[in-house]
Amino acid sequence: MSSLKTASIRTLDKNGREITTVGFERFGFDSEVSLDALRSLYLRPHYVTVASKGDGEDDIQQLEQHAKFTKDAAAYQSKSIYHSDSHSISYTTLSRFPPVKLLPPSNRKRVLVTGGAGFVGSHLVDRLMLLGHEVTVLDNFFTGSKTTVSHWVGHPNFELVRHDVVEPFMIECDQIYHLACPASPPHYQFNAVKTVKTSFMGTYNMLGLAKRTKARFLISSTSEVYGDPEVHPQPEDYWGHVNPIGPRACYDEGKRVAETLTYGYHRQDGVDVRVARIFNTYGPRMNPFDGRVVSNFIVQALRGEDMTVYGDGKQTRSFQYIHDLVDGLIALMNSDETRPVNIGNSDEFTIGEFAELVREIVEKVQKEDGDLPTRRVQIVYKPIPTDDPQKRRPDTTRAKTSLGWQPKWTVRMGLEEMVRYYKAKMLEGSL
Ligand SMILES: O=c1ccn([C@@H]2O[C@H](COP(=O)(O)OP(=O)(O)O[C@H]3OC[C@@H](O)[C@H](O)[C@H]3O)[C@@H](O)[C@H]2O)c(=O)[nH]1
Repeated sequence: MSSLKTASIRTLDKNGREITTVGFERFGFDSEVSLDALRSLYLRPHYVTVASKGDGEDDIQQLEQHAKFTKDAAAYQSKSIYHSDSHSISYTTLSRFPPVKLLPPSNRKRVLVTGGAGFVGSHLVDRLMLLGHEVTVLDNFFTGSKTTVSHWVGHPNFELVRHDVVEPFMIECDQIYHLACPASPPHYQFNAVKTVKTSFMGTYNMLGLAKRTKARFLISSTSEVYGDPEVHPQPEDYWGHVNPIGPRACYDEGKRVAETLTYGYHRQDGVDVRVARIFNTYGPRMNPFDGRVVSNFIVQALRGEDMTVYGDGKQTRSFQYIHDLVDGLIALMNSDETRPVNIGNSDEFTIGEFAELVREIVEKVQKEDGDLPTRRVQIVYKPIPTDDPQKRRPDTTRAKTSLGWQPKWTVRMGLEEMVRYYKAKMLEGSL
């Protein structure tokens, strides 16, 4: 393995500087880890196919692909093996876990992450684990998946619990990141009653736990609390424009009441709370079939299918990359800011423009990999969903002044990495 070449990707930030680490030291909490260490956890196929016959050339090529984006981290990779002759798979365990920081007990936090096996949760878990904290993940796996955190199972600092937050849960902990709730419009509308129940009961149970243990509590709220906004961009003191009986209400109103409950516990019981209003976020581990625009567009373009723009494509969104969001969540948790804080990127696109950008980036990656298809994918138009917000862009002044946080990733860089992630998934046949 050691002789295999590993191609490293150069990722430049908004100022043209190379990104080699994510996170920072702030409010006495160090959240910095190397980007290569994080990438080794997601930017690769999970298993390799080993040809049963032949000269071994195929094996080498597959192992090279496997190691391509995991510079110096190959030793930590599980390499489950797909046997093409019998269409079966042998799961291997990790020979070693990635190295995590050895923190003195006084700095080590016991952190509970609800929804920790979801898209956002799993990235937060990777970061907290690499930083040396003790992490417990609660997830009911409705939209989350065990595979997003399976690389930590067995680690002494890690615990994975299948549990639905609508039921009470007791544990001793110092910090609670309460992320559990379906977040993609098709998922949260799939069972509206359950979404409202999760938002209310889940938050109620976790606030009760925070009250009992005196843990600091952070809730992932959403830009959807602003509904279809009449103020643009949206600052935190805008009260929003939400249809309380429409198909999106289960999520929008669910998160609004979750915020109400959070501040109720804060005022009445002195619970130490943090509220993050998260704007559209994308990145590796986003379920490719969850129906949100970034995953839909990339998967469609990679498969050579038509890209589906809803409505006339003039509605806008502002997209942030997952690592920026995790930086923001950790900064907020460890700051003294108890007011709601928007965490998002203010680079705003119409969805029509965004479709073209995704197509261009998919083509760029395909060209670099020497597999550009002959036919260009088409952009087609479909009906707009009910109550789809017409515009959305965060006013991030508060995050900047209060947390010293600003997004670093350009949309282009983040998209490129996400395209590579889905390509790796395709390579292993799981997409
Ligand atoms: O294939 C698609 C999917 C979506 N879209 C459009 O793209 C825009 C963004 O849609 P998404 O489903 O990705 O996300 P939305 O902005 O509607 O909701 C999101 O808001 C913020 C978060 O809290 C949630 O993750 C999610 O609810 C919408 O205008 C939608 O109509 C398309 O044009 N084509």
